Amino acid sequence: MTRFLNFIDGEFVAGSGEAFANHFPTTGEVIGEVSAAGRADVDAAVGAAKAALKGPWGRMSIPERVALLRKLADGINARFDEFLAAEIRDTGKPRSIASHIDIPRGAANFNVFADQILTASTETFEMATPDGGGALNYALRLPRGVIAVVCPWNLPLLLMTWKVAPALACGNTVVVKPSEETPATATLLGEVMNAVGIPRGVYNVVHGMGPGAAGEFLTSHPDVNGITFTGETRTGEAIMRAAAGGIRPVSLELGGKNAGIVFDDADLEATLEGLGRACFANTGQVCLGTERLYVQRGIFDRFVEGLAAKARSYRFGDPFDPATTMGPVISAEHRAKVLSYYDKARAAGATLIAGGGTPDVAGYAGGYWVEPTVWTGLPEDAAVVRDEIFGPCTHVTPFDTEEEALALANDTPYGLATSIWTTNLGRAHRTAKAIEVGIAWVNCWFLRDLRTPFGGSKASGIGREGGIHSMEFYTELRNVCIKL
Ligand SMILES: NC(=O)C1=CN([C@@H]2O[C@H](COP(=O)(O)OP(=O)(O)OC[C@H]3O[C@@H](n4cnc5c(N)ncnc54)[C@H](O)[C@@H]3O)[C@@H](O)[C@H]2O)C=CC1
Ligand SMILES: O=C(O)/C=C/C=C(\O)C(=O)O
Repeated sequence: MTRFLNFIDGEFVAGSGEAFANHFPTTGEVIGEVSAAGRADVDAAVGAAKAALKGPWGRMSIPERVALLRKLADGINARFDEFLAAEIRDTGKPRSIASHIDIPRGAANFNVFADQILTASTETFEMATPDGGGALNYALRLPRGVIAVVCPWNLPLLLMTWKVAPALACGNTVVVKPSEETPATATLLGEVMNAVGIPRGVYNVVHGMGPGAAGEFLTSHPDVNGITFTGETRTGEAIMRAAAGGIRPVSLELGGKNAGIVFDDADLEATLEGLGRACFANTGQVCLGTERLYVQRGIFDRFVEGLAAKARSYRFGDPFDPATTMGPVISAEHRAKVLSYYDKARAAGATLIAGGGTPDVAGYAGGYWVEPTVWTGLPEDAAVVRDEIFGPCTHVTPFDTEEEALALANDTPYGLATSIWTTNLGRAHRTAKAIEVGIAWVNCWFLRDLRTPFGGSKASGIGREGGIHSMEFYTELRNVCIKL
């Protein structure tokens, strides 16, 4: 049984909080014990992070930090199989996903932000002064200080390093609070930090729950200078309230109820391939996933039939087996939530096209399985059409006109992402501009250039990360005005 310790000031330490079990979602078995950080441990982690700003890390030049970031990427790649196994055991996600997305992106994030900090510029302005002389203004890009990084469980290493890498590139120190469901890769990264020579206190990990525990102790800590969070919208609200004390900046990437829009001129095969992934990949546990589809009436029946075939094509089982294409959901609690929506769909009179229940997976009866599911026939105010479910399921509604599709897609408090499918260029531009989201994909889904602004509008978040936008969040700009 693995014991996951906190990582504070360069050392692995047991926390004073109550330890809790770590489950393998594929079997439901307890495979580890997580040592939770108490308030004193969080104080120690934040204290170490604060002290490290004044140590060798704080004095390092950008090229020296960049060299260390590249070593971190190499360090993850050198232990690729260990990271892969750790992520698979925590999440149950298939090897085919974790080895192509989670772990490579976990390493790549360090290289991407190493490149970014080398080219992150600031502005300068010359001005005239009343005495006939002049002055020169230029901005310094300085670290904010100690950054709290609060992470979810769906893409643990990928989303954690997406925040840690730019924070370190900009010269900050971090205290990471991984999801209580997925402690493994953040802990393992502590070993890599030590191995490549990241000074102690620069990267810290505290384990535990959110409210009244490590998450809240960290986000309300007065010595934390900025908070970055990915997760549920209600948690984002709680974190914003905590950040208000002391006026700390937040970057929040929150929930979504993303709409896909399919016009009748779309390439149907490519659309089904893309939206099949958008609906079901990672067992639907991707904030960018598509849980509402609006399909033009002329191709509605063919589309629904094709999507149902995609839903039925998944193979459940051992996540280490390369043939497995769908894993369980993260926990028994989350499965109960997803299945409660399957019940609500039934009660509301949905037409069930595929799935709708739990599969029998031979040899893995204790796993948290749910079937990929497609419904039609519900009104737009049905819970299944309005709420973020975060499962492998989607509801498909027909539409007639572009205006109608946009009105339906925009009728939600959320505004994270969309995936629009059409071969009409004018329509692609028009809909991408009119839909109220942070990320509009056209004829693709989850195609990621890490230099682009990434984040949500409306209740899906505040701020953008990625490329220069991460540099803006993780640095404080100071204007210097020199009288010449
Ligand atoms: N990427 C996303 O958009 C994600 C969305 N979700 C959605 O959220 C639902 C709940 O899943 P959870 O794991 O409970 O998400 P969550 O948003 O509650 O938890 C995410 C992280 O925030 C921490 N946290 C929770 N409450 C906190 C607080 N008051 N202060 C500081 N930290 C806090 C948690 O410990 C965890 O590390 C899911 O059913 C799903 O719908 C879940 C995971 C990722
Ligand atoms: O940065 C990415 O490429 C992926 C982001 C995915 C999420 O933020 C999520 O699912 O929560």
